[in-house]
Amino acid sequence: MSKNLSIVNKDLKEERDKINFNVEEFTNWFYGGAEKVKEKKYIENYFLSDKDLNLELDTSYLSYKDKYEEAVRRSIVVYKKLYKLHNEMGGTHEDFVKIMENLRFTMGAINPEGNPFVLHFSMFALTIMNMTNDEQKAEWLPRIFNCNILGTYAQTELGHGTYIQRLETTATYDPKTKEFTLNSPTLTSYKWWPGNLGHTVDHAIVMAQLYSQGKCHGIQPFIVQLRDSETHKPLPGIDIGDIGNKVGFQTVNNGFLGFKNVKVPYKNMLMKNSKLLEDGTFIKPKNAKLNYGTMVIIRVHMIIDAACRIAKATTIALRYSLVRRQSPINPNEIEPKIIEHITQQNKIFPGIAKAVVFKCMADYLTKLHLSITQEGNTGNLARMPELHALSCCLKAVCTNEDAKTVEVCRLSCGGHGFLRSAGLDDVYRNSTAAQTYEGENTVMLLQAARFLIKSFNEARNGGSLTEGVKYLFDFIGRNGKREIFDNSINGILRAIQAAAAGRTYIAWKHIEDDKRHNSIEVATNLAGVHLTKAAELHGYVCLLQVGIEEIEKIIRNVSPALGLVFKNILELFAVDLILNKIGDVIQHVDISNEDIEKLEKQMETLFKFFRTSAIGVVDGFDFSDPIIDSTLGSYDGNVYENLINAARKSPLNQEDVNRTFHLYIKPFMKSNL
Ligand SMILES: CCCCCCCC/C=C\CCCCCCCCCC(=O)SCCNC(=O)CCNC(=O)[C@H](O)C(C)(C)COP(=O)(O)OP(=O)(O)OC[C@H]1O[C@@H](n2cnc3c(N)ncnc32)[C@H](O)[C@@H]1OP(=O)(O)O
Ligand SMILES: Cc1cc2nc3c(=O)[nH]c(=O)nc-3n(C[C@H](O)[C@H](O)[C@H](O)COP(=O)(O)OP(=O)(O)OC[C@H]3O[C@@H](n4cnc5c(N)ncnc54)[C@H](O)[C@@H]3O)c2cc1C
Repeated sequence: MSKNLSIVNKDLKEERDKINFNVEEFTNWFYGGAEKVKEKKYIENYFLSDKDLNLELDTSYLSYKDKYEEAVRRSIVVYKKLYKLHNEMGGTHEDFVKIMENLRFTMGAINPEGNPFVLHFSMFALTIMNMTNDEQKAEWLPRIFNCNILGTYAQTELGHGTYIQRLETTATYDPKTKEFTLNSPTLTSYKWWPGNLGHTVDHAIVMAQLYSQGKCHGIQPFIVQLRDSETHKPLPGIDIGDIGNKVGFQTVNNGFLGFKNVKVPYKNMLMKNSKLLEDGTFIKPKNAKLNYGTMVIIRVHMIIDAACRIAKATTIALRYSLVRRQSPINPNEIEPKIIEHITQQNKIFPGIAKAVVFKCMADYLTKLHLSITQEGNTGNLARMPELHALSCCLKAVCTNEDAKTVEVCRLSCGGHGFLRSAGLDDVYRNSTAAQTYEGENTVMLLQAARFLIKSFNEARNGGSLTEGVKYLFDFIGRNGKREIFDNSINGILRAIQAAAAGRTYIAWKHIEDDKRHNSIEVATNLAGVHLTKAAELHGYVCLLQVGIEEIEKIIRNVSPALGLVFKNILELFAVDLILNKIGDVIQHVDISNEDIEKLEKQMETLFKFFRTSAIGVVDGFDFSDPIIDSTLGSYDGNVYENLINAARKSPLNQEDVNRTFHLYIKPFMKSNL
């Protein structure tokens, strides 16, 4: 890819010359301030400029095994530097988190098919930080931070990923020896999927059914050593390996794991929530779902990941659309930039708006998570269900939108979008993986729907509701009358709220009707499609509501020119949303054909305004060329040069004649059949 930033494609330069707001100001907002942007750039450059990484090597051409080995090698280069930088910065925990946060995106450029240590630095470390007592923290945290041990989070099994209550791995406590014995009693009880498990880590948090005093006490987390610290050989009783080729995440080293009478000391059960006394007496936690805490943290983090994948994909699609010319709109005119085709704007502009609104949601949810966790630390767990429902709902809605948007971006790049060098395939694969991991999205929506139905019942009985679902009162208050539509941002919000509440009511009624002939569980299953639709609509309500609140605040704090861009973005998000959900809206809102036509016209006007700002916004996402890693999306826009240069690097092009010509093709051609 061209690295010469001074020779920018003239069509792209012309676009940038027309930007009428301060791009840097937008970047500062996106990353949380000028200081954070400086830090990000510094950290990014600190790692990416390291020649030892050998980033010139296009790992996509390597074999499965070579890819893994190169990913491990590169990661170690990075982690060694991480500790050096951490020391230079002052060595505090905050410094470490700062580097890790920035590394998340830099790592994507270094190991595009996934990081073979990601679970160590996320779920493993977070579980030990959040689910251990003080002695356990003192024992394990230094070893984790110093990487003396490497770990993963082993929960999912061959037979169960969603319904974790039915995990089959057992941990049986013997008070005489003060040990647990871990076993995988069936094939389906084998751990299956944990990232980094196959050949990388030597420890794991293992979720297993605790048996003590002859009773099962449900799933509990245990720290288990899997491999010898010197030889890395699996310890006796451990059957471990890699699960093989996947749709993506090729270098994450997802693994399988079986136990046969593996002994684990008493102190290795994580004891912050549930407790087991040495004599084997089990003490229940205040809330059994506290052991699911790490999943909640990661779901919250996944919203910003989704925003960034969309931001990256739309950056590629938009820059390409501003330099690609094809198909005259007026027959006698020169071919326009493909962005002039309004359908192309319709493919890309709403995606850019989603990246911005998802970022607002990620900020909101991170703050909410922090405050609910702080309440939890003082023993107040009242808001845990709200956080669980919201994080499940938004994890599902944002990653579903993410995968859809990235795919539309790929399609918007035509044939070239299908090239690996376009840079959209790994983004897409990561997006679709996110739809499944950390809770399959349908299941996540059903969890959110449970909360909605409970809240609906509460509202019907005149109880109190949490802020985010208070709109259910409005629906009940209308007593069957439809919401009257008005074409303002708040009017759109009320319409989506009415659709979400209306669908919740349909699901609720479905359950109530079916309950007459069935158990509540069967009735709930039969209402499943309505429940997922209600939860999805609720997710959009949250996004729009938070988007409105956050963007109003932003507009008060930025320059008028950037404020107008944010206003434009919010309207784009809102109008695109209501037009996409018009079927649901019509069912519960008094909206006329003229209103819908007005919205469609409004969308065209919004596109017109956004046409000049769009490049400034995607430049403002501030993905450097090594991070964007795309022939179509580089800053200079020299797409065709990039494409031919990348093609020339194909291993097949390193010789004029491939040996298969002499081996097979020529004899075949000469054989006269
Ligand atoms: C060291 C520095 C740190 C730096 C930090 C960096 C951070 C890095 C961030 C990101 C990096 C990303 C890298 C991530 C890679 C991850 C790879 C993927 C990992 C995985 O996939 S791990 C496995 C994930 N598995 C799942 O998600 C399983 C999904 N299933 C479930 O969650 C549950 O089974 C279930 C929720 C669906 C059902 O549970 P169950 O016990 O059966 O519950 P029910 O009996 O049905 O009852 C439901 C009831 O419980 C309430 N509830 C459930 N969960 C919670 C909760 N967590 N909190 C509160 N309440 C909960 C629920 O509301 C219901 O209540 P009700 O009965 O309705 O009142
Ligand atoms: C890339 C990747 C990385 C992963 N990393 C890890 C890891 O590090 N550690 C770890 O422990 N796990 C990991 N996992 C496992 C992951 O968390 C599970 O695959 C996920 O939670 C889904 O569970 P499942 O595979 O059992 O799907 P299933 O639950 O079997 O889903 C199959 C279908 O059944 C449906 N279904 C299931 N239950 C219900 C229900 N109650 N109601 C309605 N429909 C239902 C689903 O909607 C889906 O359509 C990873 C998975 C992937 C893909």
